[in-house]
Amino acid sequence: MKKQLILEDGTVFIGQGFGAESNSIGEVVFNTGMTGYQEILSDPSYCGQIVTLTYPLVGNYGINRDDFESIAPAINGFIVKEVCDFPSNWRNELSLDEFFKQKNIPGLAGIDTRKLTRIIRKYGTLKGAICSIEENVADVIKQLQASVLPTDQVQQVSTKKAYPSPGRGKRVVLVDYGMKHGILRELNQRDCDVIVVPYNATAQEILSLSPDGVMLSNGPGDPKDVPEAIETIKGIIGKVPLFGICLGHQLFALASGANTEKMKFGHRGSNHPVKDLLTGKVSLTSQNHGYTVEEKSIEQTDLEVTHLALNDGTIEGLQHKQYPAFTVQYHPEASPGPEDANYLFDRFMSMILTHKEDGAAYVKA
Ligand SMILES: NC(=O)CC[C@H](N)C(=O)O
Repeated sequence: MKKQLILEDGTVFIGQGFGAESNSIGEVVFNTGMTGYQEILSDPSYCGQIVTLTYPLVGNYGINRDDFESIAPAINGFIVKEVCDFPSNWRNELSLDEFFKQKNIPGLAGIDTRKLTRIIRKYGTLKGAICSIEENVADVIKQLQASVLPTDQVQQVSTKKAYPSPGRGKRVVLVDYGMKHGILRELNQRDCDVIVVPYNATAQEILSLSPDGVMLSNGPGDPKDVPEAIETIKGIIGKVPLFGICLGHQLFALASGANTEKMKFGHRGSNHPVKDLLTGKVSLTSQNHGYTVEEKSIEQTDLEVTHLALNDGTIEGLQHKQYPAFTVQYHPEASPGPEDANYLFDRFMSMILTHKEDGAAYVKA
């Protein structure tokens, strides 16, 4: 089945469809990771986006039971150079084609994904459509140019109801903006008694669960589209130790009076070097974000920069000057990618312990 990718700038790629036969529209973004396609396609932070991978052969170890980062993928499409029809691995259960048919998501193979990536790098992320070869290109371009990107992705992927993931250790309330399961796994590995709450839980609802710490998850879209989450975080800062990842980091920055802005084409991949300014150590990190905290907006806040991206100097980590609260723009839970930054979960646990011993001052503040 021949299908085409049409970009809003008029570029057309013709390839072979796989997965669902449906047409779809979305912001086209690229990920440079060489492994971990199952975690990428099931990461809720890609909600509504069409994801392309720069690595040329995808699907060769199939889809397995273990590597999902969410129950159902939220992407609008998946574009690869070559898709593997006969995966081979002891964990393999489905091919990408079978999986995307089940999930009703269109895939496109056989196009030059490196050329597509160079276009995105040059012009910035673009809206695109995966559609049948029969569609009229000029009509689709008009439709793309008139289309508006969604703003309700967090609402779409967040849990509707709070639920527990019990443990006998410290109680952590995990706010789900579109959480990757890896975050929950890391907390559970540290014996945490986790309660996952929806994105719009209020500060009062969260504090009434008597948390020892609050974790703000990753999630899709523009952080400014979730003002209720910003209000909630304002009500938590200083009351309980806080750790945020990716969208959680951006929301924490906004709640602290900083600003966020859209990047040209973002950071998506598994080998982004980040320097921890507190230890001088460089970690290779897993990343997936299209927004960033604006550097000059930090001056007007009580925040300080703790981590920097070595590729482009953008902010990768923040901490509060008075309160036990820190956040990172990248993914210490990896899934996929290197686990260099895993120590940040331990930093969060020690922050909780220190705060418990000597925390009264924070609570009163
Ligand atoms: N992975 C994330 O949490 C991404 C955060 C935000 N949606 C961005 O694109 O910047």
